[in-house]
Amino acid sequence: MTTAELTDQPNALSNHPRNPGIPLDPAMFEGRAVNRSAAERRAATLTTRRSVKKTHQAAWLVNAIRCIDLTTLAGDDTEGRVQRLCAKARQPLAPRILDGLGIAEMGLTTGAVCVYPTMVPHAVKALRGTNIPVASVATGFPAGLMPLNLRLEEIRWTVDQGADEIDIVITREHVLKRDWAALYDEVAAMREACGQAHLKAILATGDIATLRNVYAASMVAMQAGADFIKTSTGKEGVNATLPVSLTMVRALRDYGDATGHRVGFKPAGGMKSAKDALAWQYLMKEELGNDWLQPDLFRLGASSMLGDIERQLEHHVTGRYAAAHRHSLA
Ligand SMILES: O=C[C@H](O)COP(=O)(O)O
Repeated sequence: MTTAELTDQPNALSNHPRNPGIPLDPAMFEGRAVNRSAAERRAATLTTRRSVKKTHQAAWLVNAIRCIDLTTLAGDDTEGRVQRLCAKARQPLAPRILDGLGIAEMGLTTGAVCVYPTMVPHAVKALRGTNIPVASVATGFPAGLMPLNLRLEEIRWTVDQGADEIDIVITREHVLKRDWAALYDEVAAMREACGQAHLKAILATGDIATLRNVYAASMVAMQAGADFIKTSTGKEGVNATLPVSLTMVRALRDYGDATGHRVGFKPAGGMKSAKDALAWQYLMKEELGNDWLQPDLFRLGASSMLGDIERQLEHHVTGRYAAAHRHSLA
């Protein structure tokens, strides 16, 4: 991938048909073992073996920006912070870097902005006139331990405020008890409450013990109609990892092969470096191909990755690193 190839790419959600879901089908995942050490070995090759030419690396980093869900999910979030985040989403790189890369005309933005429900109206206002979707967490994020009717109401309220995408959390207990019907019904009801808004199902993989559970929960969420499956809230002890991501991506591929429906993937939580942005893109390219390097099927959920990407791109353009204070926050 080169920076020239990037200029034709769309920023907004594309129009490929949504995953409509299918009836619950445990035969697609029951008895399916996942070999952890094989997954770890395969994941390790993504960071050690693969190398991309320097000029191409810049394009991969720009592509990562197109796919970032630029996130703030903090207890002290304010309208002002959300406005600053949205300004960064609209213009993720300083003009001197865009010029240096030759992509000033590209209209580069992040994939979305992701906030808490009460911040949605601020984000909607700050992003007016752009194609940048507003994503919101909901359903009692991050633990989800609220009565289902309140979680569904939270989704409807948030969509009503203008959210385009809803990042829901699943009930981890359903997975730990392997109660797949309960998990399916919950996600299907959430999908219905989302209406036109896209649903990203956060599996909180750090809480669900085994890769076998990760595979099964991925499959159930997709069967229930999730538009995306997402690793983590950013609040678990262990968040996005490559072996877990590999397991989810394989589930996604198997679901696509069996049904013909395309589902997106969003690793999230704890990813902070340009190196992380590259590793997850290599995973997508090698396992699923170029379609999954587009923001309609791939997002990087991160609150503090863009700063390092900007630093690396500035280095690419100027040959030196700027002091951290020269880059705006995020
Ligand atoms: O969905 C996105 C995550 O909450 C972001 O997590 P992070 O703050 O560790 O980047």
